[in-house]
Amino acid sequence: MTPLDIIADACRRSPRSVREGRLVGVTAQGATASGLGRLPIGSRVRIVAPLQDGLLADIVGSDSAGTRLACLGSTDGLAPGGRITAEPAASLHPHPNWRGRILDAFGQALDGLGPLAHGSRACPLRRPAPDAAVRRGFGPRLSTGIHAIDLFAPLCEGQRIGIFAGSGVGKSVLMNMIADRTPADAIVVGLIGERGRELRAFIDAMTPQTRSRTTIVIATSDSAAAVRREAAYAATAVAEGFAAQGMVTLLLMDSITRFAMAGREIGLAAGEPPAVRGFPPSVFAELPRLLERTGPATESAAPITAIYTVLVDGGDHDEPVADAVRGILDGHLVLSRAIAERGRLPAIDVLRSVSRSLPEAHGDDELTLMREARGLLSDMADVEAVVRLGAYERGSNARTDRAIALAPRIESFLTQSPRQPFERLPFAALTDLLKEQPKDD
Ligand SMILES: Nc1ncnc2c1ncn2[C@@H]1O[C@H](COP(=O)(O)OP(=O)(O)OP(=O)(O)O)[C@@H](O)[C@H]1O
Repeated sequence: MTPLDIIADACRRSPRSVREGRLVGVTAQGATASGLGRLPIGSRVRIVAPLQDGLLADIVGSDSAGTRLACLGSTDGLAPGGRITAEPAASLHPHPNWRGRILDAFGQALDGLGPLAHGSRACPLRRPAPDAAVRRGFGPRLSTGIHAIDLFAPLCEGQRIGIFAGSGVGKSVLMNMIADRTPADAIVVGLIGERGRELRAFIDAMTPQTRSRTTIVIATSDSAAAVRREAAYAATAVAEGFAAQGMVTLLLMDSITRFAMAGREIGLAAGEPPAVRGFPPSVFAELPRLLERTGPATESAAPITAIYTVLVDGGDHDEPVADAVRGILDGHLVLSRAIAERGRLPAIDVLRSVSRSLPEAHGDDELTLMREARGLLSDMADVEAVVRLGAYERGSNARTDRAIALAPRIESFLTQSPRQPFERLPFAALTDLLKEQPKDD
């Protein structure tokens, strides 16, 4: 290429060189434009219309009808003919003072506490995940203060896990307990598609210390799908900004299912075919792009430990989003309705939960103890129905007798309420508990 070709090519690629586009179609879910042919998918544009001055939108597709736009706000008031101009890609400038603040998907303060300070480093909302080769391994084991996690599915610095739960099984309370008890310099909470009142409930449940190190990014269920999706990227970008400033960061995102649902709305409105249970293929391409951005430290950034909630309504753990997320993350905690109904909260089903930081995360003695306790719970699960019926005769099997005696004690050790004091190292307490001779009652 001649120098002239290079300059011409750069000009063609620059958003500013794109001619103005025009709206040619509008629906409740999105809009179609002409004249934006050169802008690639993912580009940001601004719609200038009489009743919607400055509405942002993302290019999400292109077909014979024109360029498909997902609007970051209501399409009310838009009409064909509106002018469209190219915008730079979205980025945020996280500042340590953002801890303690509540932001929307665009990084605007929602808490009435005045304007936000801005850091010097730009954190793009969309960016590739760090190269796998520059990521370190998991950092040290974190003490979450939740016995079921610390004993059976440990979490290490830089690990990413999912909490798989139906509605009302104790997911929000568990997230709050983890935020309160897990050591981190900064916590970022992404509330994606939540009901408005849940923000207040989430904040009220936090201790002042947790609140002061937490940034909340929220897009409620009534926001446009593109805004809900944007909030997940914004929360991730804020966590990346803190990590780049050397802060060990914990990201809690509730929920990744609603992020996927927002992607489904956007994809279908843009004309994508529904592939698996109504989810278009782009959703499954987008999940790893978001989830791979958190994880262990790199040379230039501290680790981001991440916890994503996944809604499994109806208990279907194999639905496509849950299945895809489970395949990407480094572990999953299953919250069981049956366990919650028994009153054992947090209702983490330790037999169905997995942490990929095992076995390295535990020492040899701890692993032995964990396996023994798990074995007892598993033996108890096998005979529970028979015992309930009164059909088991004590003394017929020594192993079963031991499980019947000790499993309820383990269950009670796993029961924790939010304000209850907790042990940082629950192994010693579990050792004592398993050592005690079961009473003969
Ligand atoms: N560890 C716990 N100790 C005592 N009570 C708990 C515990 N965890 C949950 N609960 C009770 O269970 C109720 C439901 O919990 P939570 O709101 O966390 O569920 P959820 O799964 O987030 O619900 P939703 O799906 O509606 O958002 C809470 O109101 C609380 O009273």
